[in-house]
Amino acid sequence: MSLLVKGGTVVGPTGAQPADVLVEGEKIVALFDPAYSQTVQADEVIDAGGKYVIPGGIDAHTHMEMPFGGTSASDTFDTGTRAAAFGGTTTIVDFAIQKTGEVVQDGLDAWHTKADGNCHIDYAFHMILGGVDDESLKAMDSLVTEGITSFKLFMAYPGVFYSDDGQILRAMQRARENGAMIMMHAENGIAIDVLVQQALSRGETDPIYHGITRPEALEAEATSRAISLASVAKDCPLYIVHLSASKALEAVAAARNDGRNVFAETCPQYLYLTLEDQLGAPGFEGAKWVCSTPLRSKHESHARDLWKGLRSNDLAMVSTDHCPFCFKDQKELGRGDFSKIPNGIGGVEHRVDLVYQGVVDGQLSLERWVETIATTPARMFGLYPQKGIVAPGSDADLVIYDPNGTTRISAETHHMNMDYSAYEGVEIQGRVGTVISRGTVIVADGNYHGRKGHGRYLRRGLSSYLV
Ligand SMILES: NC(=O)NCCC(=O)O
Ligand SMILES: [Zn+2]
Ligand SMILES: [Zn+2]
Repeated sequence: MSLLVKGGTVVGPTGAQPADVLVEGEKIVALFDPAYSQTVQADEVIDAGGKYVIPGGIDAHTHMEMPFGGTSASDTFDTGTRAAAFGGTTTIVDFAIQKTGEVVQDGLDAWHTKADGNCHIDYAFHMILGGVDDESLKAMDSLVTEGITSFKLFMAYPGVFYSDDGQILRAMQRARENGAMIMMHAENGIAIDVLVQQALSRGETDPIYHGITRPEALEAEATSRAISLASVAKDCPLYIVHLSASKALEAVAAARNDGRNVFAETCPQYLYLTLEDQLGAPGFEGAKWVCSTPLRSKHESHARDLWKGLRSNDLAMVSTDHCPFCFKDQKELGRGDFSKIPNGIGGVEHRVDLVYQGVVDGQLSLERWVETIATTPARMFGLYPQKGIVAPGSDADLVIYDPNGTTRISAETHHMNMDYSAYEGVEIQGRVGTVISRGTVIVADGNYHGRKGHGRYLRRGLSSYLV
């Protein structure tokens, strides 16, 4: 089966030019100057006139069905990957979890069981280490050979996923040897827990106190400490997840200026949503936006600095940290005590659009849009050039994006299993049109043509950015 995507502008990390894309089976086989493709025959032709043709989005930070905060993230691999497809994402990298006290391989097997046969798009795993000891360190080596080449550790959530500095250092030393990437949730969880208890004892129970008790200084401190530990571990590659604050970004930028192996992502919520307007919404409403790291103050320059960081590459890419909980029943668990509100925001369906709005707003170039949502995630996590680029030999994961369309985000129209939208009413001046996964059209004109089970597990290589 062959497919010709004709008349569009192909956008990649280094440029945008008119080109027709020929797909044979699951792969891109050629790009043609439109002047020369008149004679090309294909079983199916898709008109991309006036539209961008970009590589399928890669969301490198999702939590489908994650047990957390006394409940479980509300999207399954089925609902979450279908929603991702609607939004132009054709690959996710989800976090498999070794619960504290559990054997790493058992945690991984459980994640395979959840995902196997249920995904609409391709998927891979990072591994959360809930405990660093001799056994889990050994398991890191074997997971790397199985295609799981990145491990997340937590400086936050004492008693749940938390690792102390000694454990972190040991995992980093191991990663330096086996080539893996250490991903870090960088917040000083011990100090945060003190602030949380003090706030609750003063009767400060509303959702906004979730943000107030997780100040910028404690994200910046943990980020700097992680960078120092990675340096002691002979410059172990380090990737800071869900970076939200200017001072944390400064620490990453300084390390990068020193030539260090340090990378970071941010998420759409930190580019668009704020402590005051969302987390501080009246009554219990702000619970919808409880996530960690938290939303930051609009009276400071965080969002502006994050966009700048994306332009300068101090922030490598945008992931969603998709971890949805329904307002009714799930976020409700923390009514009267913000520390019991399940942490997380859903957004896997909207990342491609929300970052594109940055192009419309003059924050990013078209090329940088594609780089931050697809090409860099592929390179960062060992999926390139199979994924993340429109080029011969790569998987035919394509999004035909209409810069003249519009998208209005709403819980009434989204496909995620959430009873609200964190971005309710936001208008995007662009629209995902056709979405193709390994040569198969899975979304066209807002209609779904994909199927559960189409998505394949991807064994990843080492990061292309390792030095
Ligand atoms: N980020 C968040 O609030 N929930 C998901 C778990 C994590 O990434 O820390
Ligand atoms: Zn985290
Ligand atoms: Zn996360």
